Amino acid sequence: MSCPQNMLNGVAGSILENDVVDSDGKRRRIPSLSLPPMPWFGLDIGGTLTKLVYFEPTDTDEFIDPETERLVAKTIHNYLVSNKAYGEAGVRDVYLQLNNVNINARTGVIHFIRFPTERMPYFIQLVKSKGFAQMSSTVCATGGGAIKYSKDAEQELGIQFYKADELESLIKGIEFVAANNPDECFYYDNPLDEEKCRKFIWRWSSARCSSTDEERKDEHVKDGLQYPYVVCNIGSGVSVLVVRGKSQFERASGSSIGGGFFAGLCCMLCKCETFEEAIELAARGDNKNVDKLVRDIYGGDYDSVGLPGDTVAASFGKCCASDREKIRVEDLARSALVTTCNNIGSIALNVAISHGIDRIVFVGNFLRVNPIASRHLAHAMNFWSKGTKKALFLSHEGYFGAVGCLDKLVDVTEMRRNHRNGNGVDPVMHKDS
Ligand SMILES: Nc1ncnc2c1ncn2[C@@H]1O[C@H](COP(=O)(O)OP(=O)(O)O)[C@@H](O)[C@H]1O
Ligand SMILES: CC(C)(COP(=O)(O)O)[C@@H](O)C(=O)NCCC(=O)O
Repeated sequence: MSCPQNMLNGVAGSILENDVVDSDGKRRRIPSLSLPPMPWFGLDIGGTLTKLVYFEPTDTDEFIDPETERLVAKTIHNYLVSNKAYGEAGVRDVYLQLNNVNINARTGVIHFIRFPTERMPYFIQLVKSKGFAQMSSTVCATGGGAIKYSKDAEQELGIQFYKADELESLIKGIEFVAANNPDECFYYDNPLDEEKCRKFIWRWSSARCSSTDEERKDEHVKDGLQYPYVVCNIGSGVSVLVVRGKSQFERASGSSIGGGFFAGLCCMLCKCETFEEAIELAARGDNKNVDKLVRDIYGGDYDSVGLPGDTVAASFGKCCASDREKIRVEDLARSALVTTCNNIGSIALNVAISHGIDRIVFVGNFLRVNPIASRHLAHAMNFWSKGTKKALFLSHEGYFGAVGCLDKLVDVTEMRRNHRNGNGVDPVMHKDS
C-alpha cells in the first residue's frame, strides 16, 4: 500500500527553516528537537493479541549525521523487517505494510506485527537478547498489558512505557490511517447475497450515506474525516465509542460477548486450537441447525412486529432438542459466530440510533480473516435500521491502538523535554503514579 502526503502533520515549512548545507555540499535537514530519536515503535498489549507497529525511516539520508540512525534502522531491519515470522507465534502482516507514510515530518514505512499476549515474557526476553532495548528508552504502549507488563519491561529491559489510553490511541490510529490510506475504509453492498455481494471503497472525506436532514446538520468534515461516527472495537471484549470530533469521544457501551467469547466457545465446543481453525469451521457450518429461528416457532414471519422468519429467535435454541445428535461442530462454530455478531450488532446499532449517528465503523482483530462476521454485521446494520445506518470496515482491523501510540510518541517527547527544562510533569513518571 502506498500513501499520499500526510494530512495530519503537515510541517514542511519548519523543515525548510532547519535546512543546512553539509561539508560535502549536500543540503540536509536538522531533526527537530521535539522529535523522539529512532526507533519509533507503537505497542498495543491487548487481552489476546499484542500489536507492534514499527516506523522504518526511508529519509535518513536527508538528515545531518545520519550514521547513528542508519545503524539503528539496519539492526532492526535485519531482524524485524527481514522476517515474516518470529518464534512460534509472532507474525508480520506484510500485506498491511504502509509505504511512503509521513509521520511527524519524517517519511518511512509502517510495519505491522502481532503475537499472542500470553507470549509477552518470551517477547521481553527476545527484545533483550537482540539488544533492541538499548536503542529505545521510552516506548509508547497501550492496552491493559501496558499496565500489567510495565514493571517487567522496566526491570528486564530498562524501558519505560509511556502508557497511552487504549481508546484514545484507537481513535488517533483510526484517524491517522484513514487519512493516510485512501483505500483503508470499505463497505459491502448486498452483504449476505453470495452472488451479488460487492465490496466498495468508502471515501470517508467526501462520502455521504443516507440520513435524515435533522441528523445531517450535525455532520461536518475535519482533517479529511467526517464526524460524528460510532466505533465498535471487537477485540477480546467489545467497546462502543461515539466520536464527535478530533479528540472528542466517549465510550457509550460495551460487551463481554466479543472475540474472546467466540474463540473460547469454539475451543470448548468444537475442540479447535486456533482462531483461524474456528473461522474455517464456521465457514463450513450452518447455524440454522443450531439456532431456533422465528419460522421454527411461528411457521413463517412474525409479521405484526416485523420479524422475518429467518431471524434467529433463540441462539443455540435447537441444542436442547431430541434430534441434537445431527448437529455438527461446524454448525456450532457458525452459531457461535452468528450469536457473537448479533449481540455486537445490536449494541452498536442502539448506540448509533440513540446518538443519531449514521456511520458505524467496525474494527478489532475479531474481524481478521473473518468476512462472514463483517458481512453479517453489514447486513444487520442495514436491515435493522431500514437502510439509514451504514457499517464501515477498515483494512488495518486490529492495529489502530498501536498506530495511535506511534503518533503519541512526539507528544511524549515534547512533554519530557519541557519537564527536563523545568516545566510540566514527566508523562512517563506521571502516568506511572
Ligand atoms: N491469530 C489470532 N489469535 C487469537 N485471536 C485472534 C487471532 N486472530 C484474530 N483473533 C481474534 O481477535 C480477538 C482479539 O482482537 P484484538 O483486537 O487483538 O483484541 P485485544 O486487544 O483484546 O487482544 C480474539 O479474541 C479473536 O477473536
Ligand atoms: C476491557 C476492555 C476495554 C479491554 O479491551 P480489549 O483488550 O478487549 O480490546 C474490553 O474488553 C471491554 O470493553 N470489555 C467489555 C466490558 C463491558 O462493557 O461489559
